Amino acid sequence: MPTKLASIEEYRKLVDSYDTFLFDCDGVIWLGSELIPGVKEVISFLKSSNKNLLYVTNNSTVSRKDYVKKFEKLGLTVTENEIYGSAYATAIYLQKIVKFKAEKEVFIVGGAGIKKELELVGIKVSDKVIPPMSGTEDIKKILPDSKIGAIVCGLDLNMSYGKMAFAHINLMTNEDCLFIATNDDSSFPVENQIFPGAGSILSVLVTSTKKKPAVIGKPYQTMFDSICASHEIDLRRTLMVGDRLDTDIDFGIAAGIDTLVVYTGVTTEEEACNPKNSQATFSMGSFGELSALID
Ligand SMILES: O=C(O)[C@H](O)[C@H](O)COP(=O)(O)O
Ligand SMILES: [Mg+2]
Repeated sequence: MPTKLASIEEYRKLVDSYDTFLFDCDGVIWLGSELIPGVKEVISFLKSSNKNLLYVTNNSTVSRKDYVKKFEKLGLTVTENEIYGSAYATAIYLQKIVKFKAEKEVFIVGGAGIKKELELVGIKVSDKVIPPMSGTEDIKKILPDSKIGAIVCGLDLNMSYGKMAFAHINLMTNEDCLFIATNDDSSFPVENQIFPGAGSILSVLVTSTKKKPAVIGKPYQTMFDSICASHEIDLRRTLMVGDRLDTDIDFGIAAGIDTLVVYTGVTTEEEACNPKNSQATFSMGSFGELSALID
């Protein structure tokens, strides 16, 4: 059962116990394009207290450069190397781990963030445009392309049958075609509702191909490894703050750091306290509550 933090003394002890805070974004910092109340003030307070703040998001629809602009628009100054998005992590994975062949292309089922991050590391993105389908006459025209070396799947707000069919046929006809998911979150919290997430999009291809993708985002450790490669991380003094048990909290548990679950995103207090689920170290209604510490 996570220790529920509710008093000023408990808030003070939390802040004093950690030097580095890893923040999830959707459901912790913001919902859609709205900051969660109090979070902006708390972030400024932590920065003025010389804390290291890093942002670790599974949302692959936005590149790191565009996340910097999103933070700026919300009145927060964050640099690119403080942001770890699953699109960026996927680009690094293809570049450094897979050593993706220069002559091959990636077909993306997902948002602009993936394309921008892949192109930034010199990986070619397929410009294949799939027209709307109106019947089997259209479907049968979808053929594999030997230039496609990987299918990368993330949250795609413009998902279509044609896109999925092209990704499917390349995965099924070319056993060398890599199948990669930026993340597999089942749902996605925005201002007022929770909608299907990247994992729900991904499930279409997993079902049709019966293949399992390499998943890059939280809870898997690829992003944590790249954080440790570029930042001094003392595991005993690092806290992961998230709204999802099966991504953020599991990510922290796997990394061996303390975790704080907040109820401003997808997880409810009942779910967080259910012993069948992953258990965070601490819980709070909202990270914005720490603004009570600010005079
Ligand atoms: O479906 C998704 O891609 C995720 O729900 C969403 O983007 C998660 O982002 P995070 O909470 O890791 O910032
Ligand atoms: Mg989240």
